[in-house]
Amino acid sequence: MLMNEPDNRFEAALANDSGGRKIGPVILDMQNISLSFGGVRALTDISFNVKQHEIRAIIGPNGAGKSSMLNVINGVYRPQQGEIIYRGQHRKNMDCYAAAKSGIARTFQNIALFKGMTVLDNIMTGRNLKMKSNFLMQALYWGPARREEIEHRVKAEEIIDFLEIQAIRKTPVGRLPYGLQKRVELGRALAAEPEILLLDEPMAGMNVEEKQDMCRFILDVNDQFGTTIVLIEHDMGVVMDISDRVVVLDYGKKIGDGTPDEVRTNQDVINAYLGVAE
Ligand SMILES: Nc1ncnc2c1ncn2[C@@H]1O[C@H](COP(=O)(O)OP(=O)(O)OP(=O)(O)O)[C@@H](O)[C@H]1O
Repeated sequence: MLMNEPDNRFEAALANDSGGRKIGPVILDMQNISLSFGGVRALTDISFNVKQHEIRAIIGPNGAGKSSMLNVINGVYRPQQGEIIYRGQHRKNMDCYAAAKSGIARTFQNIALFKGMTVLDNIMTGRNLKMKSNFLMQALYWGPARREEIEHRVKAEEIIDFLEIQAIRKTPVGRLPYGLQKRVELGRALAAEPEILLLDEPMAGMNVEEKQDMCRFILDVNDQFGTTIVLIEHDMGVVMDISDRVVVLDYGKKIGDGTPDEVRTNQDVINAYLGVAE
């Protein structure tokens, strides 16, 4: 789809958005990030920020550096240059464990669930970092560990209700259709009660109906839980409809940043999507 084509497929999902959202101050500031793999420059001097409670999209053609940027945000990749300021703390790079502990959760381009485990158990794995009892206490199922397990199960069940997947809570994930697996993956990320949720192509491979559902859940997560969302998505209709601001990458460089309307009319962005040479 071209950048300036209107798309009303997601009106139904948007109708659920209260419209009363308040965007807060910057909570994540990526400054002059550069990342190379040998001779491949995946990211070159990229700066952008994410404000509390906003839906921030990262878009760009294939190989633009979008997933690399998410991997820098949650500490999978360490940039050679730049600085990351999260909750006022300045860092050269994030660390995966610290990122997860400090409220950054993520879903992946290719579903990363335990296929033989049930929906409920997969969502419970998202609670791991919240668990206080140690392995021995859990194995013996001692009083405090038991109480804790019950609390975590209640939380997991709340997420299952929220995502409307009660009917499949005991089904092994591998038996579910793709769209539902994506929803379970969202559930597992939500189980960590993240402050920032990184979504890597949450609608990839979905049909229109599944996309509408996913769109509605993303908007509801943002609205009801106040979760800040950073999402990579190739479907321009979705991006332009649900994002507050969009950053555009091309060949590892930032070529646009602004509201959907600003980005839609940015000539560099239009050229990148139409494949026009510089
Ligand atoms: N682990 C890695 N090792 C070597 N090169 C990598 C690695 N990860 C990414 N790259 C390279 O960095 C560049 C950016 O890749 P990245 O996956 O971030 O792009 P993308 O915008 O997410 O693409 P897509 O939309 O196709 O997923 C590409 O040239 C890619 O080959």
